[in-house]
Amino acid sequence: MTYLLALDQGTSSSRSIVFDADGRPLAQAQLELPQSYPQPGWVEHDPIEIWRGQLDTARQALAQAGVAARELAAIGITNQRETALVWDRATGQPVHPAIVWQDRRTEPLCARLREDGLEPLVRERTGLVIDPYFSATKIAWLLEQVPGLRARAERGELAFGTVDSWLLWQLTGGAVHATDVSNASRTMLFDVHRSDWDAELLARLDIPPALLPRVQASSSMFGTARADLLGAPVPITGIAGDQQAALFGQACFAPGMAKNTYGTGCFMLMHTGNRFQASANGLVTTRTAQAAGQAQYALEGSVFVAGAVVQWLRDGLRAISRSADIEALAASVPDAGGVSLVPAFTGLGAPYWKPDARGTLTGMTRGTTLAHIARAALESIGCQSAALLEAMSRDAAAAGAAPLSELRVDGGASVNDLLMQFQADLLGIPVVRPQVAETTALGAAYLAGLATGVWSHEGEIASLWQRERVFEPAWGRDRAAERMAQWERAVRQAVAG
Ligand SMILES: Nc1ncnc2c1ncn2[C@@H]1O[C@H](COP(=O)(O)OP(=O)(O)O)[C@@H](O)[C@H]1O
Ligand SMILES: O=P(O)(O)OC[C@H](O)CO
Repeated sequence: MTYLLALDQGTSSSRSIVFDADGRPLAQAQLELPQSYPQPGWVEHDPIEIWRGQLDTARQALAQAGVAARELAAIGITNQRETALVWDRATGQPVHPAIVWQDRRTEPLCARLREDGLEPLVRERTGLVIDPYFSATKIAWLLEQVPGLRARAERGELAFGTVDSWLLWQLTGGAVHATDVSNASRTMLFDVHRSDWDAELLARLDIPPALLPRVQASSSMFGTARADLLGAPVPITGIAGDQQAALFGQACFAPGMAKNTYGTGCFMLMHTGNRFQASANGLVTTRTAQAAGQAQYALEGSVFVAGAVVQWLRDGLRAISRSADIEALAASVPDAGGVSLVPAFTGLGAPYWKPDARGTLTGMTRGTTLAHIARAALESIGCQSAALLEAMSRDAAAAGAAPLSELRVDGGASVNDLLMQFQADLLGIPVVRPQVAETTALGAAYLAGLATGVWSHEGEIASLWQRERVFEPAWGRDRAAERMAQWERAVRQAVAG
């Protein structure tokens, strides 16, 4: 038998899954990743904890599956994107905690870059907008704020990487410093047309090129995991940012196919084929995960706080003890009773791009209960996603593409049936959940398996995709429009502060 090991390093947890050659998960191990919030708006992770947790889960998953490392065809890595790490090339020691994608500390620098008129260049070269979300300003902040870092970076002593590069470096014992196009395209430093780092943007942000990893196709040979880590040397042949990996794992290979992943955040991606399509509606353009060949693109909308609002109810408010409990609590009332929760805890991402927006809870009466708030929290995930789909549909229509006929869904919060039904009701199209919910890890396994001959082409992968459940829309369009109007009113309040 042939097996693949997928390492999925997400914002909330590290997990590893062993898949067989039919794309079936055999065993999975998961460890929650501690979050640290040293100052308001700051979010950090400990790089060592990321690596140790990932390695532990990999070992556990292999042991549970009863699969030896020598039986693995390859390893695929997928990861929370944009999160910036810098480490010393000689010692492998991180010079600072990882600055997480949700971190807002670089907003003043972003404001300066916007004032300096950099936005058009960023849009044209990278497909992105200027926002603290992306890695570039996080690297600039580190070089600026950590004493001695700039000089060491200029001397070539330091390496920058997103989480994939960090794991690759660790797995290969410091032998390989590389990333893939899908991760590179989230840094705000990568020319997505030429598939190379952009010298002009690097100069404008004062980032020494010596820091940067080599960029490869997502499905290609990156290096070999050291034998002492898993018990045998294993080739690493797939790397992709988690959202592009999920698009791949959902077999969205054709233009017009879209998926939404409900994890810590929510990420909706629509494949646009070989066409770089700029959004006129607040979305970004990004590279998909792919084998070598003509560049492929997707339109993406990113919501910063989705499943994280459930974690906030659990850990912050202690309203529930497990994330899954939110479904029963929210279902105990017929609707949110006019309550709107806008979880702009780290500003608002697409399609609003309001870094200064803050969370608001509006529409409460004396009769409001925790159940209404829980329902409003769940609905906030659906409303934010509906705003993305609306933007995407407008972009697709402008490009002469057909409207989206269904939305494929995955991620930790997609197990919530109440949320998925609400999503279908709001969108007015079927919401389709696949049999393998771990689409992100599956995408990484597919990329690794394509490079090693486990699968020979994308069509073979598409034939493995199977639906588990379809949520059909039950609302009239007027009702959906009314609910979205209520949401947009609440967003305006969140933006006003
Ligand atoms: N039943 C549920 N209903 C709603 N949200 C859930 C449920 N179970 C988990 N979640 C949320 O899903 C998120 C975890 O999803 P996951 O895909 O593992 O995230 P990530 O990849 O960002 O680490 C958490 O934010 C958690 O609160
Ligand atoms: O950790 P996730 O799965 O919520 O994904 C994080 C994204 O990659 C951030 O862009």
